Amino acid sequence: MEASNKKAVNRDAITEEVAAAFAESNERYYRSDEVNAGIVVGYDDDEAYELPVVDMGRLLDPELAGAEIAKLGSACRDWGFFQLVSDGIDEQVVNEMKDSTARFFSLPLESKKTVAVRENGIEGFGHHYSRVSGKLDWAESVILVLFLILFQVQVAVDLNSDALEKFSVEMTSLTMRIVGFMAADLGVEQEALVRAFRGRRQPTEHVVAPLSSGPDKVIGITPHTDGLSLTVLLQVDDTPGLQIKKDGRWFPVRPRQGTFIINVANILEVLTNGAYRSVEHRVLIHARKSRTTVVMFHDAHIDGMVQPIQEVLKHNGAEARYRSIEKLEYMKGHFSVRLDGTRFLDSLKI
Ligand SMILES: O=C(O)CCC(=O)C(=O)O
Ligand SMILES: [Fe+2]
Repeated sequence: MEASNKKAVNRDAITEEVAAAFAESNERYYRSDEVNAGIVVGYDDDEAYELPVVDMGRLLDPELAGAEIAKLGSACRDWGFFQLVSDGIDEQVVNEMKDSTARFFSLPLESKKTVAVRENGIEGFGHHYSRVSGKLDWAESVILVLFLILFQVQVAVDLNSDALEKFSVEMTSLTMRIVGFMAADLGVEQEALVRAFRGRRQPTEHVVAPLSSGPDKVIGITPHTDGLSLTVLLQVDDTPGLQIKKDGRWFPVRPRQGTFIINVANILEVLTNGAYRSVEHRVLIHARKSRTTVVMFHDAHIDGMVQPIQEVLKHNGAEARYRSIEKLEYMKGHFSVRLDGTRFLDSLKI
């Protein structure tokens, strides 16, 4: 079958040739029409908007928890995104992660290429993949599925695996807490949702969108929704660039020191039977500053299946709005190139 011969993932290694193109710009990246597609809501517009900020301290305070859980829930329903203030996270762990990431990207190309992505692979250093657009994203990244090539990376390029491991532990416990509060918002036992997340693999991506002389011509990260369940993002610097689609317009996210950006990904939309939304987002380039982020994609499934949680259906007295699918089939579908631009997720809707 022809389709099965197609590259499932288009994540080309960064070659000398492409690195030179990064520096000078070329038409493999140029797509002004896409950059300018859609209305961007300006910071100074009259219409006040603010991405909801959820405070872990308030979630943990019995007197304030009710209101804060409601805020978390409405953020996930209306925006699919929120910013999280989390004072409980070890600052040193976060700072080491930021330093390690910045150090990695500042290494000479030849060092980074020692962990280059392999043909048709995902892990390693290369382009941020652009699955649909014929153009390349103006971003390089290193993807690690934790605990698989960590050791190799440490030896080869000094990405501080100790920092990453500690960070991963912090982010996992943060995620479990958030998911527990989501369960409360959805009106089900914590365990009903938490068990879907427990012990799953945790792909991690460090992304840098370098400076560009033509920020209005290139896109850092092509519009997409995230394929796994919950995404936790740490911004290494304070460069703006992330934009979220809401009611047909792009809303730029203001970076806030000391917060994480959390978003609902496709599987969580299914688990919640569509109550929480996986929302399209993209990254544009800044004219004077590069932008670096550390992104953790938390996976989830129910005994190998992607499907609405029974308890959620029961709580709402609702029918499933997504058909059940095996996790492996789901991943194949997610990575398949959909030339009509639709999401695989939408094909699961009943
Ligand atoms: O770097 C960002 O702000 C967004 C990254 C992102 O959307 C992704 O890696 O899926
Ligand atoms: Fe994303």
